[in-house]
Amino acid sequence: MQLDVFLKQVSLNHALNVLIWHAAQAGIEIAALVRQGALQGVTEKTATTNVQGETQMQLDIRSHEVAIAQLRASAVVAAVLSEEEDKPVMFETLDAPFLVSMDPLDGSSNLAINGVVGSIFSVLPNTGVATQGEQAFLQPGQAQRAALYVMYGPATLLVLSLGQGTHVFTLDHDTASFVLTQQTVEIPPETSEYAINASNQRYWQPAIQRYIDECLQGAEGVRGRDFNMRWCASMVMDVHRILTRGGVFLYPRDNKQPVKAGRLRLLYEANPMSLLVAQAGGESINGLEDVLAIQPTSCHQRVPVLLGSRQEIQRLREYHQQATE
Ligand SMILES: O=P(O)(O)OC[C@H]1O[C@](O)(COP(=O)(O)O)[C@@H](O)[C@@H]1O
Ligand SMILES: [Mg+2]
Ligand SMILES: [Mg+2]
Repeated sequence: MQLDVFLKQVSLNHALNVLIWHAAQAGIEIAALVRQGALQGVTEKTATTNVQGETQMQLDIRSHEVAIAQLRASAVVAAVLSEEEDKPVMFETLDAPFLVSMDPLDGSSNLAINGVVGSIFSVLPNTGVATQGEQAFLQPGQAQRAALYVMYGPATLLVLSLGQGTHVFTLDHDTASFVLTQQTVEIPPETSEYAINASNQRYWQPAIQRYIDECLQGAEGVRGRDFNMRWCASMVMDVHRILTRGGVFLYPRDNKQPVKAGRLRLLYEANPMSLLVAQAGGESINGLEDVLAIQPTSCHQRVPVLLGSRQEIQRLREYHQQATE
């Protein structure tokens, strides 16, 4: 089943279907750029940095431009918040029904090594960006009308939730269209696989130190079974593995840069990924709170993200609770 047919079947919201279709088109265009690699110069760094102070890759900027053009062409989006721009991009259609927050290229550091990258989109209702400006984007994740990512791997995948389950589509390069390949994904509640950047271990807080120590002790420790570790340095790839076979992904708050609440951005990384995981039976917390319930305070704010298989996230929440007592 083609994406547009699926959308008509599951969603009566025509404007939302149009938006998703245009985001998918952006994914198809970016997939073509990714596949060209150095031939298109997309693996090169630029001389510019984004609002996060990160050096922008050529493809960060190209992906941003492609997505902005497609979302503008949809005529159902009023404004777009992007990782690559300080302020939201306001469209002429300021009264259009939706706002989009996006990470045009996730996992940028993988580009130079021909690794997996992705694009992440979060769709919010337009509560009045014409008068509220960027404040209109500061809605909790549970207000999202849809979330999706496009993964540029051996196959190009689009993973989508409209709030009724999480579904996987595969790009048919011959027809340049996404086809449904897995409906209503379910994350196993139990897992023996975790993902964390262990090079930050000395900066971790006690609850995370305890959790990872116990995983490393494996069958000889309190967990009574061995755990495996993976880290892809691309949130899209790590989350896709969890949607596919379970696991937990941890990018906690650490003492490396205490002023920063974490590495990942709430509005265009944590919230859309948390909706996709929650709709597949998993959970997502910042330690004590559900990520989707967090009230945002600024557009590019960072949060700790612990997400994945339900039983492990519940254990992590308990460890954080006990660490506060
Ligand atoms: O370099 P680290 O610390 O391993 O961090 C990797 C994390 O940073 C990110 O690359 C940040 O995303 P961007 O590439 O969009 O900035 C995530 O995809 C990934 O989970
Ligand atoms: Mg990212
Ligand atoms: Mg990015």
